[in-house]
Amino acid sequence: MWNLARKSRIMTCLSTAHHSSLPPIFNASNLRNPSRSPRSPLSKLSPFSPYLSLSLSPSLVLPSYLTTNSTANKSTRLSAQGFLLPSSSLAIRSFCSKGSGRMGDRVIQNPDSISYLGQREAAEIDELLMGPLGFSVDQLMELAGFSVATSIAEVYKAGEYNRVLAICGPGNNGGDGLVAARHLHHFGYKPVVCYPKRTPKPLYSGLVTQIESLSIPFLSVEDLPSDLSKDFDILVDAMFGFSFHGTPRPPFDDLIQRLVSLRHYDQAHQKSPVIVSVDIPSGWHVEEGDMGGEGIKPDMLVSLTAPKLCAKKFCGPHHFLGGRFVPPSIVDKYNLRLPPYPGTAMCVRIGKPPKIDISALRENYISPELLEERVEADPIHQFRKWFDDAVAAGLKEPNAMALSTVGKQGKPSSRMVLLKGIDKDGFVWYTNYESRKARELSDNSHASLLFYWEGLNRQVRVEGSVQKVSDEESEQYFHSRPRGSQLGAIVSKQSTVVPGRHVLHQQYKELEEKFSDGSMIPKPKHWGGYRLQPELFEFWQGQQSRLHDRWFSSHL
Ligand SMILES: NC(=O)C1=CN([C@@H]2O[C@H](COP(=O)(O)OP(=O)(O)OC[C@H]3O[C@@H](n4cnc5c(N)ncnc54)[C@H](OP(=O)(O)O)[C@@H]3O)[C@@H](O)[C@H]2O)[C@H](O)CC1
Ligand SMILES: [K+]
Repeated sequence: MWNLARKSRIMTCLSTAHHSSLPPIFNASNLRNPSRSPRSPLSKLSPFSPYLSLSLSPSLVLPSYLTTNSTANKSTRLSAQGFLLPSSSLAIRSFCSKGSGRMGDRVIQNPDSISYLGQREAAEIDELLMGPLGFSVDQLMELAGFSVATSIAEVYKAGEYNRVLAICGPGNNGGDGLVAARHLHHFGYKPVVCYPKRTPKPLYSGLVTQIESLSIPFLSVEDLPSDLSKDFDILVDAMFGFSFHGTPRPPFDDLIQRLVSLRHYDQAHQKSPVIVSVDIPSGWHVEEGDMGGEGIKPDMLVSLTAPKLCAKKFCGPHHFLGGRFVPPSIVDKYNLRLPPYPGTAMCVRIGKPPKIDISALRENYISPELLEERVEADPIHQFRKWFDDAVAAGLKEPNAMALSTVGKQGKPSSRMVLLKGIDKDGFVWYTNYESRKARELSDNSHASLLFYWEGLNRQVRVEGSVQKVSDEESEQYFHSRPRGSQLGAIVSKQSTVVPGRHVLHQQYKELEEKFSDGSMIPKPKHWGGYRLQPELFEFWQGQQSRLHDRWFSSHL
């Protein structure tokens, strides 16, 4: 059965339940704490029940530590806002850090703790890098331009901000712009380059050839539209970097003025392109900033190597650092304090991310259609197909699923768990048989699973009834786990209050010693698996303008 949904999907996960024992129909989140408030702004979203698993004001505050049943298996406590936070600093770090995903721009730095370079120091560092430190200008430019492109991609998604104009100057700053334009093309943007004062050196002519070979158009200043606001979503300002001096000469004086005049569109509430400045907002004094107050006001500044002094005057919402190539000798010599780059990222946000209007957060999903003739007849096969896609796409924990259960009183609760097996009989996961979800499942065997594969714009809901797996199955899986997880399962009394993390650590240590000879760790009685036998599937594929594709399939 097909349904083109014409309503917005609620991305904050919302679980609802009848008071009867019917399964939850909307689902999923690791946000918890049911609100009783009939005036909750969310209550109108549920046609069935005032009980919701998302709340803005906590009605339940626990005095101490909880052991948790989350996938991270870490102790958590309730924050003042009512959200569960990891309680150890290690856990907090891992919460903030980024692999190669989108968490990277959430790393918050204190701008006062960062070093800023003067013009002379910046030039000196450049010389050191390209002299005794063995770098070539090509290398540094490639890394610099790449980090500009990744910074842009962190904030301005190609689906919404597709049309890019890179305005490139005569020096290395312009070279960074050429490199960034090439990478943006590969990231799915549609760049156009304006490069009026070309430098006749092999490095630059090579960059031009590379861009031409990708059929990225070059536009002369004369061919640029007089009103840049209509044709572009992003303007990359790569005219001048740290060697700028004096006042801009033609044709850059006029180009800079065109960027300045875009502010008037903003004031008239018309959509205007965002300005991304590379290293220095062009025309600004490298140390003093926008001295007359009449210069470019970029929305994003990507500082390279280290921010220059003028960056202290940057007031736009997005300040990033790129150029992940600074060796310790430079850090020591210039006493540089720079933020660490998370994971494999080529850029890191400096300063706090801007306050976001939550109501304005939205993605325009661009995905292939979910065509009926291509869907597998058996929904379990279709699930496998999508699951394999999620694995192939390199998504982190594609087996993470929100499990929603409903207790005796009809109140839903959701948490993330990890899928550990799937076959024709259903979906299997393992947990503590004394946890809240276990209690709820023994009261009401109906449950719902929700998979969300961000990046593929896909979601799968699975509803059905749940039984414990056989003891042999649990035993077999238990002994396949790392020994540390086996010990953790013994120690962790889920959904109970413990006096503190130290108690868990102590018990863990004792068990570690007890089994240090490598002997078999017995599976505790309170630990085992569940299998949800699916009765209903819904496959959801996000599409543009909220015209999403859904495929329902019952499996009885
Ligand atoms: N180590 C690093 O941090 C790296 C930085 N990179 C990037 O390189 C720039 C600095 O590059 P550089 O070539 O030294 O200088 P600029 O790109 O800023 O510009 C120099 C050209 O601009 C002309 N210029 C200067 N002032 C004016 C003006 N008022 N009007 C017009 N033209 C001007 C200048 O001509 P002159 O005749 O005046 O000398 C030059 O032609 C840095 O900011 C980073 O973006 C590397 O890519 C990687 C390593
Ligand atoms: K610039």
